[in-house]
Amino acid sequence: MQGTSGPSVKAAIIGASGYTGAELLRLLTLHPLVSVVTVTSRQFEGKKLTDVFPHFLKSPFSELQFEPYNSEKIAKNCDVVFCCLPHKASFPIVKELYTINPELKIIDFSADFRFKDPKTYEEVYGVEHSAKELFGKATYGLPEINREEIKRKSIIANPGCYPTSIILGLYPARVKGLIDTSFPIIADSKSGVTGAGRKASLSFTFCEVNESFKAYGVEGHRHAPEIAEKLNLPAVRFTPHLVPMNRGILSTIYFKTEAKKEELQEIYREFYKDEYFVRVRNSPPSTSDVAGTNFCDIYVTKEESTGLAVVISAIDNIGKGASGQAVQNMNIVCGFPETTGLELFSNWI
Ligand SMILES: NC(=O)C1=CN([C@@H]2O[C@H](COP(=O)(O)OP(=O)(O)OC[C@H]3O[C@@H](n4cnc5c(N)ncnc54)[C@H](OP(=O)(O)O)[C@@H]3O)[C@@H](O)[C@H]2O)C=CC1
Ligand SMILES: CC(=O)N[C@@H](CCC(=O)OP(=O)(O)O)C(=O)O
Repeated sequence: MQGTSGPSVKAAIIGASGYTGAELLRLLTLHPLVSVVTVTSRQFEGKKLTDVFPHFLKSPFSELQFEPYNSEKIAKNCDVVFCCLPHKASFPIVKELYTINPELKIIDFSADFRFKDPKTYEEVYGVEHSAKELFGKATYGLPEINREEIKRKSIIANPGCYPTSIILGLYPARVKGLIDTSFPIIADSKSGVTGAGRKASLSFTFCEVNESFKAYGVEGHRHAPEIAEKLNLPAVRFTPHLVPMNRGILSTIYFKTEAKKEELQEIYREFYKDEYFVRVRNSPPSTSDVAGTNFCDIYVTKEESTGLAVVISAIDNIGKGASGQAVQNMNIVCGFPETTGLELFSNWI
C-alpha cells in the first residue's frame, strides 16, 4: 500500500469497458482511499476513458486511457486488481497476476473461484480449470456470511448477482435451522438486462426485451449449485426471469417452516442488525429502492395456511450484485471501514 496522504491504494480494472467495470469506476469516483491507475479493454485500447464513457468527464478518472492488458505492469504497480471478465477468461489472468505478485489483492467478478472445489466448477461450467492450485488462496466474497475469511485471502471470488440476493434472503433462517429441508426451497428471481453484460446479442436488443417478460434457464441455471453450496443445501429450485429494466434483481423465495411469522421477522432483524448493507424491511422492497446502491433489502413473512415462509429480496445486480460488493470486499481486504465510498442511496425515481 502507498503513503497515508491522499489515496492509499492503487487499483487496476481489467475489462473496464463492460457494465460492471463502468459501475465500479462510478463507485470509485467517491472512494477517498483508492486511485484507479489502469483500465484495460481490447476493443477500446488506446482510447480515452471519456471518449467511451463521456459521463466520466470531470471525474477523478477523466485522464485515464484504455490500455491493453499487461500482467507485469499491473501486478507490479498495483495493490488491488478488479477482474471484470467473463467466466473462463478470468482464471488464466488471475493465475498470471498472482504468480507475478502473490501480495496482490485480486477481486474476481467471474465464477471461476466461487466454488469450494474446482471439480464442482468444472461440472457446472463445462470447462477444465487450469488454476486449481489457487483455490486455497481464494474465498467467496459475500461479506455478510464470510467476512473473516475474506480478511485472510488474496483472491476474492465476488458472488453471482442472483446468489447474492437469494443467499442473503435465506441465510438467517438456514443458520437458525428454521428451514424444513424435507420440502423444496423455491427461488424465483427477476433481473434487469444489465445482468447479461454489455456485449451485443440478439436476445438482449431493445425490441426483444422491451414490453415483455420471460423465464430462462428453466431446466437448470449455473447459479443454482452456487446457491446450494453456500447454504449447505442439497438443492434449490431456482428460476431466473428477464424483465425490461436496466438494473435490479427481485427474488421471491419460499420455504417450509414451523416458525411463526413474528418469530421469523424478529430473527431476520436481529441477524442483520449490525450489517449496514442489509436492510430488513417492514414491507416488500422494490428494485428502485436499491438501484445504484450496495443495499440488499429484505422482507420476510409467513403464510400459516400453507406453512410457507416468503422472503422478498431486492438488490441492484451491478451494485450489491457485483461492483458495490467488490468495493465492499476491497474495503475489507485493505482494512478500510467497510462502508467507505458506498454510503449511497437510490435515485428511487
Ligand atoms: N452484469 C452483472 O449484473 C453481473 C456480472 N457479473 C460478472 O462480472 C463479470 C463482468 O460482467 P459484465 O461487466 O456484465 O460483462 P460485460 O460483457 O459488460 O463486460 C466484460 C468485459 O470483459 C472484456 N472481455 C470479454 N471477453 C474477454 C476475454 N475473453 N478476454 C479478455 N477480456 C474480455 C470486454 O472488454 P473488451 O472486449 O473491451 O476487452 C468486456 O467489456 C462477468 O464474469 C459476469 O458474469 C457478476 C455479477 C453481476
Ligand atoms: C440477466 C442475465 O443474463 N443474468 C446472468 C447472470 C449474471 C451474473 O451475475 O452472474 P455471473 O456473475 O455468475 O455471470 C445470467 O443469467 O447468466
